[in-house]
Amino acid sequence: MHPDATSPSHRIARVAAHLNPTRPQMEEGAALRPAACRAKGGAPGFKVAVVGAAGGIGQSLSLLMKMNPLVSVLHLYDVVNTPGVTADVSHMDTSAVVRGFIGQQQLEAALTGMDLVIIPAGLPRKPGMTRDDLFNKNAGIVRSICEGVAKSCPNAIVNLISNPVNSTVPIAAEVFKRAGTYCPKRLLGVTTLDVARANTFVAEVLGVDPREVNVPVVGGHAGVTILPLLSQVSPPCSFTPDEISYLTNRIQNGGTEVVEAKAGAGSATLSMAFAAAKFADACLRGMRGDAGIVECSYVASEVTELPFFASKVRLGRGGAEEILPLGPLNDFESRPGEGEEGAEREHSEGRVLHEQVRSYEWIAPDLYRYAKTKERV
Ligand SMILES: NC(=O)C1=CN([C@@H]2O[C@H](COP(=O)(O)OP(=O)(O)OC[C@H]3O[C@@H](n4cnc5c(N)ncnc54)[C@H](O)[C@@H]3O)[C@@H](O)[C@H]2O)C=CC1
Ligand SMILES: O=C([O-])CC(=O)C(=O)O
Repeated sequence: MHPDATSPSHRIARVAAHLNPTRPQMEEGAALRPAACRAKGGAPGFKVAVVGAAGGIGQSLSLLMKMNPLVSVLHLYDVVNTPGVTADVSHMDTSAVVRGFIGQQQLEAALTGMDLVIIPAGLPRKPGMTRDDLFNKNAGIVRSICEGVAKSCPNAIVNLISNPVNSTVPIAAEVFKRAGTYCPKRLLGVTTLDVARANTFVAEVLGVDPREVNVPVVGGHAGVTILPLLSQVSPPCSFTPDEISYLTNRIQNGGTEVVEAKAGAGSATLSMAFAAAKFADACLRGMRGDAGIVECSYVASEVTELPFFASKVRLGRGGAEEILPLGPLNDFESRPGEGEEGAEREHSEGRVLHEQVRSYEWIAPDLYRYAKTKERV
């Protein structure tokens, strides 16, 4: 340690290094020192980056991650407005040290050394749009961020929120494959909001506390591709056909319900930040080595013929350590191609595949040609 390291002037200089979040790359070493000092005394904590931190989801998510005791260093990156968000969040008296980064030239500094990268960057929907309508713009954003992850923190676990999740996750996978850093366990599409909605709406029907309810939601993250497994609700319960129809429809269209209520001012941000923080916390607990952490996530999968599928996964030190089987499905949930509901299911799987294929067309023409031969829509 420098002989004057604990002198008042040195301490003031060290604090001042935090106060200009727009120039973190100039002060990286000095500014990260306090986090390292704290880590010596207690639990080491994880380094987490929020990419898209100045957005509707990003700001609330940054606040919630600053409150997470498992986080020792929190990097906030966006292409606009990060200095203000960083200054604001950094005044919370919780232990995580916050640093802000702005613009493409600071992406590398923002990502270097990160253990977990959470990505809510990209355009949100307006009324009348589908998530797929965001593809052209958000695919490019996700690609450039993932190129940064591959370069600066290739071993980080990635929580991808940007829509359309059914396509952005396959795109991220292709970027990582090209960079030679792809590990399917470390790439997780965030579908926790579907589960949060399912728990909330089911709890309303049952008249119980939503915290006591757990509904697995599988498939994808868009309209009919979102499939709540109402036959597997915990604690066990049963529903009338009308309740199943109401719940399935409301869960599948929860995002649109918010988009319409916001009337042009964006899509779900607060509930999404809550859901993303919950999922990130589960990932961090898994990374710490806690046993029995199971969450639904959209991941590379072999549970169906689709290359990516949302289902329950066991989270561990390396990310999605195990993809759990779908479990027993009832007729409504499993019947492919039989009757109206089965046709809907068939349509739903086709939609996920269609969106995935579209992402291959964009980024991996060889894989696109192969996937086209399997597409059923
Ligand atoms: N997975 C899910 O369940 C959900 C996903 N979403 C999606 O999350 C995304 C973000 O939504 P909001 O926060 O409401 O949007 P927003 O527009 O409020 O914020 C997006 C932020 O991303 C930033 N950004 C744009 N390009 C960037 C880049 N290259 N690098 C870093 N940051 C960049 C913008 O500057 C902005 O601050 C949307 O695509 C939305 O559809 C929203 C709700 C639920
Ligand atoms: O609906 C949207 O566009 C945002 C989203 O993914 C959700 O709220 O589930």
